[in-house]
Amino acid sequence: MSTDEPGGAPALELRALGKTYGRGAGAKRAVDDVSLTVRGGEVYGFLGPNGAGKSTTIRMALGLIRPSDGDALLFGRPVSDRQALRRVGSLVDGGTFYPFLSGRDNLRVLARTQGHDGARIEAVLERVDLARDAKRKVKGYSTGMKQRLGVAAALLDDPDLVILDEPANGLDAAGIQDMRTLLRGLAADGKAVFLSSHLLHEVEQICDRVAIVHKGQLLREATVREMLDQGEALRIEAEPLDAAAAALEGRWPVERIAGALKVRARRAEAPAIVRTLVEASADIFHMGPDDQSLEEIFLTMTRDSDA
Ligand SMILES: Nc1ncnc2c1ncn2[C@@H]1O[C@H](COP(=O)(O)OP(=O)(O)OP(=O)(O)O)[C@@H](O)[C@H]1O
Repeated sequence: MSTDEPGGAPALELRALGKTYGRGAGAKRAVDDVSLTVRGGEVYGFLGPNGAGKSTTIRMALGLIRPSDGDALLFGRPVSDRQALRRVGSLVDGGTFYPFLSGRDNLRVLARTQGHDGARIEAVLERVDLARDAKRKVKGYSTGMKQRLGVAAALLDDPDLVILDEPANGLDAAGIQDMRTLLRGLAADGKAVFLSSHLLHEVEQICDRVAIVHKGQLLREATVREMLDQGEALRIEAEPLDAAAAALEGRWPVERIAGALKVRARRAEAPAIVRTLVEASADIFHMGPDDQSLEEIFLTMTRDSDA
């Protein structure tokens, strides 16, 4: 099920969004020409290193700061539209809670300030797996529990779009696993989830689609599968190595790694590579997968863009 509008408007749409902080010589272009769409039923990862412009983009998507250029649309409407904004739940800056109140009481306070009765508090605590600890004071919560309480707060008004700035921050492996289950569950319910992260490895398994941002610009948008396919490679040990490299270069991207070649190619291309090497009279001693993680692909991509 999808929670997009019948007319097809996506839950979130950024159109050539840009932000410049300050003026004149000290001006800083934090976000530049970012366009993307997030639809109901998907978890969309907005990925980039610190300072890439993720928080600035998220703040513009939530109407917390004004874009210098372009538009952010929620369900096809401007972010200033109250009806549209009511359908959005968010977590920015890890959420702010009263340390001396329990998790449940924090949500009660929040429900009141948001103007609803908090009927969903118990369901939401259950959903983020905090029901058992709901009576405890937040100051005794672990980082993971605070992050989950932040997500609970974002879910209080049963939003159709959930926007989370760095939800995996400060979580250990088990915490990330819990977060993954939680976010995948939201998408399965038809909600759109937009999250930012600099932890690529962690989001690799959470997101359906990812956008890579670097220095305010969107370098690439793709499904996680497409992104990983791009990083598919074969590790080849052959003799003489120079002749093997020369035979392959031009047809495949070839890189030398510690006495072997790393050839960026899909598995299906392996027979053609073997034929090419045999024709070049190179002896093959080993050939196997040498795939890059999303993290490595990201590093290559940002390095290329720096160059
Ligand atoms: N209020 C501001 N005034 C001036 N520059 C800012 C302001 N907020 C952010 N910046 C700058 O804009 C750029 C993008 O910052 P932003 O916080 O959006 O990045 P980010 O990807 O979220 O990184 P981080 O994870 O470190 O917060 C950075 O160079 C930052 O220093």
